[in-house]
Amino acid sequence: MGSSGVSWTLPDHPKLPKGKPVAVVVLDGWGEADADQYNCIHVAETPTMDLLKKGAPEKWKLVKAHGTAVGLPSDDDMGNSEVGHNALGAGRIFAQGAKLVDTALASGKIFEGEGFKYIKECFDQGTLHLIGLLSDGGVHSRLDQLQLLLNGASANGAKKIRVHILTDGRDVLDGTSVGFVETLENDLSQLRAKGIDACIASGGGRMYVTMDRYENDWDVVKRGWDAQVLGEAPHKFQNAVEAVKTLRAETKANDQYLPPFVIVDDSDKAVGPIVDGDAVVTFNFRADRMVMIAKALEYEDFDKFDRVRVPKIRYAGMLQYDGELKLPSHYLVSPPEIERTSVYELFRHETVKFGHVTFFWNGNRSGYFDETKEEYVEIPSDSGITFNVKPKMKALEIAEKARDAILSGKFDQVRVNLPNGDMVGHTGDIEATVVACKAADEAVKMILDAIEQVGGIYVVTADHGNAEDMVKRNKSGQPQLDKKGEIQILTSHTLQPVPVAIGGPGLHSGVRFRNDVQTPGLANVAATVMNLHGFEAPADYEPTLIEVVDN
Ligand SMILES: O=C(O)[C@@H](CO)OP(=O)(O)O
Ligand SMILES: [Mn+2]
Ligand SMILES: [Mn+2]
Repeated sequence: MGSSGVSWTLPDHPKLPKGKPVAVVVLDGWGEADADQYNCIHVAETPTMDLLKKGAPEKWKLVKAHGTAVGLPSDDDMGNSEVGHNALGAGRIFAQGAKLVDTALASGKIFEGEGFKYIKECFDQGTLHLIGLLSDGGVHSRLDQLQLLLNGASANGAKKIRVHILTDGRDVLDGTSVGFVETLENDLSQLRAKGIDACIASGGGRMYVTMDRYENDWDVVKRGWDAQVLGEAPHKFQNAVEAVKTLRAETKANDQYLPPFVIVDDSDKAVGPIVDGDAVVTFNFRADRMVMIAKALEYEDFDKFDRVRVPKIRYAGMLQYDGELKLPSHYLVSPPEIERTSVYELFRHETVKFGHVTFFWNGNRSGYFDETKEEYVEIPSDSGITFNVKPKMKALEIAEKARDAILSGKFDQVRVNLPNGDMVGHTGDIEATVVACKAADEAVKMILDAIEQVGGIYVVTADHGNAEDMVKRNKSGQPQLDKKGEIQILTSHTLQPVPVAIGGPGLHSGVRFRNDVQTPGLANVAATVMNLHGFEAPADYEPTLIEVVDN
């Protein structure tokens, strides 16, 4: 019996047998949308997924992967890997970071909590530094939350504030960084009018500065450390709007990949290095891309790069990012308590998405539940390139590992994340995304063939949309043109539903999708998978998608 009083010993499913190997395949960024030239999944040859779709309605269906169905504040919020895999793994809908932070800010409780009190100790003598993603994308952070944090911190005694921005262009349109920086500059000038010494101190593009994940490339975090902590960067400007405009024009980098810069004063001195006695808050709520910087800021023993100078600071995350490592130890808002997730088994994945089917699936917990029963395999990603250069990524290698794991007979479940549709979709390169989709489809085929050989079962689904729609649309669904009359490429995720397909020789012949589950979503998948392993799901899980009819 767990502490919550719910038994972990799952009852037998009355009709479905145990012992059939189950492959759970998650296509990252693979939604369902109308067919047109901007739907890369439609344009690509995807015979495997096309065939699965023919199984509708009994063996293929669409489920919601965005908004309230995955614990986000509203149905205008697109899905993402964190909330998608959390729902897939946990089988229940938890209020996610975005929503928890909204609530804590709205009630003002955030400013009464332990985390805020901890950093507040520095406000008299030190500077408050806020580091995070500057956009309204709502995947990792939100501008309106930053604004409320700035106002609340100054109302609670912060006298000197430095903001270290990371430009987006991945959850929002490329080029929007300029507008976000202008808005923030305006907010900061209003604070200055109230006598608070507040300004932007450094910046850089999220994919090149700070926001790496799963220890893929520590240089990314080092570039951020140099700019934010040491006040050193290859580019220096006196004004952040000018910095972003100039770097976009001169280096041709997009918002995601802007090089690091620092803001300097008239005598060329950085305006906001982090020094002894300062407070630091990383204001992203989402975990994966904050874990590495959190380690650099918090750990005394740290050898991933030379930090040169390690200031004695009080550091808090917006949330605690890793429940296993308890990292960081101070945080402004408690993360969702995602307990009793559906894990027993094994997965396959690539570094850039390594933690998605492990860390996220397990409720933002790194490490194994039971090392004797699980094996995690990470396929290292290509690093130092944008994924439109190699859109096939490591799909083949991932599929081979998964195939071998299935054929080995050692595992009850093999879980795989195929990142192509998402990672290449984020580059906005339509041709490359088409290649990516085809590669993912081929990988699925290899895994399904292995399941066929061992008499197993497959569940193929996705965590959110991306590759199925690569253009910004107006309300009537037509591509929206910008002032120059050009289409606007959508690098972000979407609000589209995603498929779930079941099958394989091990699937009991009476199994079919029910049609009585109200607004099915990703959280319904966990109970479904448990049934396919021959168990009833815990009573508090979202209902299973399947029923078993006599035939
Ligand atoms: O790359 C990321 O961090 C997000 C988009 O911001 O994508 P995903 O949720 O698919 O990981
Ligand atoms: Mn994803
Ligand atoms: Mn993504």
